[in-house]
Amino acid sequence: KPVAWGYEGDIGPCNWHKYFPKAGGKRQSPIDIDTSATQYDGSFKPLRIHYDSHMCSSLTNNGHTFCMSVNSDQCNLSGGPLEDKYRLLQFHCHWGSDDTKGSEHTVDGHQYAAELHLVHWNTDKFKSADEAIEKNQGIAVLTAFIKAGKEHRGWNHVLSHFKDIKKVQGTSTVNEDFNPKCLLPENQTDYWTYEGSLTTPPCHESVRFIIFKEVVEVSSEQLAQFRSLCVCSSRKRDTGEDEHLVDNFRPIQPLNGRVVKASFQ
Ligand SMILES: NS(=O)(=O)c1ccc(C(=O)N2CCN(Cc3ccccc3)C2)cc1
Ligand SMILES: [Zn+2]
Repeated sequence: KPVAWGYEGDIGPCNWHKYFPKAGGKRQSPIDIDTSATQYDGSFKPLRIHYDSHMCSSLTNNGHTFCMSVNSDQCNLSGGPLEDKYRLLQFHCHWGSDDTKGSEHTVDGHQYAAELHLVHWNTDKFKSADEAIEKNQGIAVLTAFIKAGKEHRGWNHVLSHFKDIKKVQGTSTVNEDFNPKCLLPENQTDYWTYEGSLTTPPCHESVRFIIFKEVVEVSSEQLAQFRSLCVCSSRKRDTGEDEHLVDNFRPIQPLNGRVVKASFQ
């Protein structure tokens, strides 16, 4: 029976380690990026992000976030700090209850309104995503910070399906011509990178994070649509109101001597 976990109360992040021991490990995520302590690494090759558009994907509300699963072997990531080729598995976001918080990583202590994670698994070293997710170098997560600003038309292709996944376990098939590359910032050469973990249980220490410096803007109304998702299909609060899915970000974790590399000076 899977162990319930969440972002508040007894099942919140402070207690994850009781059922998910990796959560108490030495290379956990997210972290604060202290830009005065990052180290420029001139050895990185250009990042290669090749996604195709005609990939059938399905959008699900898993109770912790929305998850756009991708099943195209044409969506690949390599280069940069990566030694191997990685394939896009899914993307999701973390967000807050208002525009002042929501990202998992912070930059010099600044928290953004949301954070996009494009999750890839190492197809050179492993046979399946389920195997890769538990192994060192198994996962690479392309990460972009999101702030409130002008409307992002690319995000509307995802948000237009949210009414179908308002309830937990809701699923919607996305067949339109959508390429998740449009969700990334224009500047894809300036990023920070470090070795960390899944930011949700089981918190496997298998993740190489690649975090773009340039922040993506979406409108406040679009951010509000993230918050329209519900956490529980059945349980109603005593007020009879649905409980909305917000503040699904893990607090920052100790760096434990890790060095965050920068692709730029
Ligand atoms: N926030 S994050 O980017 O760090 C991130 C969070 C979750 C996942 C994810 O797809 N899963 C976490 C475990 N889960 C189930 C699972 C599968 C195999 C083995 C064990 C468990 C799947 C990937 C990245
Ligand atoms: Zn995530």
